[in-house]
Amino acid sequence: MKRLVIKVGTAVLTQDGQLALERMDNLVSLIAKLKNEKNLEVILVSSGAVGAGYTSLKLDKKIVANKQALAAIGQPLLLKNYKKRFKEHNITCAQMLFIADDFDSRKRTKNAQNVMEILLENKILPIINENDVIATDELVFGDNDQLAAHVAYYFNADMLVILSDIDGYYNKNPREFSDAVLQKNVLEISDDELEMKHSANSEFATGGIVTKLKAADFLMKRDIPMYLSSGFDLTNAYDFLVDGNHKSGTIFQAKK
Ligand SMILES: Nc1ncnc2c1ncn2[C@@H]1O[C@H](COP(=O)(O)OP(=O)(O)O)[C@@H](O)[C@H]1O
Ligand SMILES: N[C@@H](CCC(=O)OP(=O)(O)O)C(=O)O
Repeated sequence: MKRLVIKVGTAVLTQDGQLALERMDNLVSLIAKLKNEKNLEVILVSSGAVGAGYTSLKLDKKIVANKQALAAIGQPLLLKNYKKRFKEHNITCAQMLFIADDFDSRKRTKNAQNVMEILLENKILPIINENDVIATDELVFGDNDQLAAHVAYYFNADMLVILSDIDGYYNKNPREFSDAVLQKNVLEISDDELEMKHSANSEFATGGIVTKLKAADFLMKRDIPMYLSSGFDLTNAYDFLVDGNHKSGTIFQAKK
């Protein structure tokens, strides 16, 4: 494995209306280890701009334009925090902002690919987010999981790692069912699983996991594995990514 995309969500990066800086520290240490010791190329897809903006200005988050304004305030705050921490590991950060449309344009994709190669050749850490100010749909659906899948595909990554508020994919929602079982390996995703969000009743409970399943499905069809693990406790991610031990967390990988 050479090139890895790591995606971290808002739930991991924020807590009680503040940035969860200890969790950010832990994430930064993991990425620094992967880059500096394992010699991997890492691309970070980070949510958290809206949450970071809200620490400075309490706008009503139910209004989409307010969320976009919060993202405009929060994105540089987020980057400031990453930059400070990565500097301690001698890692320089770069920022790249995309909307889904960008990957529909060959020219824009090619431009971004050229820049990405230059950054990675120079051992820079690209930090990617949606360009929330113009990405209305993405903001409403909170869909950085699929952005991360596109990033993994278009920038030729060997794997996407999603660090979430859940430690893997279960056979049913673990917040509702105490007997839910974590699935360590998923070889295929059914249409029913991908359709879950269309059921109004389950939208709230499963919305979060469905975007991850869609990201996994997109990548499985393109032969790129995805690993879903906890962003709160990085033990399983360390075991797998640093030591090569798949003790827990879910690997989505299509049958060959
Ligand atoms: N089968 C399932 N396996 C795991 N999580 C599930 C499942 N069904 C529903 N969920 C819910 O999806 C959530 C993960 O999505 P989300 O909160 O959006 O994560 P993030 O903020 O990391 O992007 C879990 O915390 C859980 O409440
Ligand atoms: N782009 C937005 C977040 C959108 C998002 O997808 O959040 P999440 O579902 O937690 O990954 C932001 O940076 O606040």
